[in-house]
This record gives sequence, C-alpha cells and structure tokens, in this order.
Amino acid sequence: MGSAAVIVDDVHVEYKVYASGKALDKAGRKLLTRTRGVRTVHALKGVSFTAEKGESIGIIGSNGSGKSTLMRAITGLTPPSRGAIYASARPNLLGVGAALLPDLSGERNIVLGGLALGFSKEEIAEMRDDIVAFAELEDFIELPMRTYSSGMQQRLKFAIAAAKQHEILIVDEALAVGDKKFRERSESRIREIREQAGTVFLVSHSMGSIRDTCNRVIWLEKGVLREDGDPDEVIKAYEGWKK
Ligand SMILES: Nc1ncnc2c1ncn2[C@@H]1O[C@H](COP(=O)(O)OP(=O)(O)OP(=O)(O)O)[C@@H](O)[C@H]1O
Repeated sequence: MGSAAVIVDDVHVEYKVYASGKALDKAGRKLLTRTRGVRTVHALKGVSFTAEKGESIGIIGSNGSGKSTLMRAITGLTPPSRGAIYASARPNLLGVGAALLPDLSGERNIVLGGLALGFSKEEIAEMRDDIVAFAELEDFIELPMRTYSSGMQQRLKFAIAAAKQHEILIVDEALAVGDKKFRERSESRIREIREQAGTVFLVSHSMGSIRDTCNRVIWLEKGVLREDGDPDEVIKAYEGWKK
C-alpha cells in the first residue's frame, strides 16, 4: 500500500441555479425571497476514490460530467453538500480561470500568481528566470497580459504553477492550448512532479495528453464515477461509450 494523498469519500455537490441561468451568490440570495425559479443541479452524486502519492490521475468525461466541479471540491473552492474530502497537503489548482490580472505585466503576474500558490517573495524571485524561460516569454514579460495570445497566457500560468514541486497539483485543461512543443514540455514537467512523489490530477479532453502523463484514469459521467483504473482500459471504455 502506498500512502494516501487525497481521499474523496462519497462526495456530492449541488449548485443552486436561477431559471435565468445565474448561480446563487451573496447578492443573489436576497432575490431568492421573491423568485421561485430556483433549480438544483446535482453535479456530483456520491464520488469516492483514494489518490496515492506519486500517482498522476487523468479525469475524463463528456461536457458537464462534473470534472471541474470535482477538482474545485478537492481544492476546497466548492464545498460538498454531502461526503468529505481529506488531503495530506494543500492542493493547488491550475485552472483555465486562474486569476491572473490582464492589465498587469507578465512579470507582476508571476509575483501575484506565485503568492496565490503560497510561495514566499524570495522563492518567487528565485523561480522567476525559470518561469520566463519555460513559458518562452522573454521578449514579452514586461507587457500587460492582455496583449498576450491565449496560448501565451496559458503558458505563463502553467509555468508559474509548475515551477516548484507540489505535493498535490491539479491541472485543468491547461495543456490543450499550447503548441506541440509546449505540450511536450508541460507533459514532461508533470511526469517530474509525479516522480518526486507529488500527486497530479489532469483534467483533459485530449486522450493523447492523458495517455502520455497519467498512470490512472477516472471517468466521470453525469456526476457519477463510471470507471477508475488503467488508462488504456478506461479510455477504451469511454471512447466505446461515446460512439
Ligand atoms: N457555478 C455553477 N453554477 C451552477 N451550475 C454549475 C456551476 N458550475 C458547474 N455547473 C453545472 O454542474 C455540472 C458539471 O459541470 P462541470 O463544469 O463540473 O463539468 P465538466 O465535466 O468540467 O465539463 P466540461 O468538460 O464541459 O468542462 C454541469 O451541469 C454544469 O452546468
């Protein structure tokens, strides 16, 4: 037996949504008293598994199957309505929506992103050159991020998150945007993190990326864990089901 990094125990997540399609927020709660069109979306329905140290787990499934919700629940951003999640360290989420500020330069965003991931200013200063080189943004790093292409923005986000060893790293679709060369570099960085006994979750629609980086795959469908096991077998079952 290895040692557990993350235990997901019978996790349910429910979103309350207005008929208008807006999610409930603090301001919205007031509206609730005079609106009846509130619906509940049951995004996760009793998901359970244990992730060991040193594992790299691919999360696959159709659109809306609950992959991002599961990742947000593991990081603590979305509280389960039932069940529990235990983690041996703070999980770091690197998502497409990660909060970098478009009006600030790449340079300033490296500092902000690093702080958000829990690194100290000294650690960030040390990581800076590696991040810029990994993202290949030497010529652009002083420019505001809004002037970057979406691929360049993703590269910077990934480079910031992957610059240091993580105990638990969650990558949500970041690899889909980069070009082939960057994708290969990100994949080999994920393998390194994993080899140093970190645990990586990779959410992706690219079965190629999942096969190249993961030693285990979890397939979610409509909020239910359909299969959990060997990448080739689970991907085969998923692709067969999709047809
Ligand atoms: N903030 C939210 N408010 C309300 N409903 C949400 C919210 N986020 C997700 N949902 C709903 O929860 C379900 C699961 O969504 P989720 O984003 O987890 O799926 P996903 O598997 O990551 O999808 P995709 O592959 O399209 O990114 C969907 O039905 C979605 O509409």
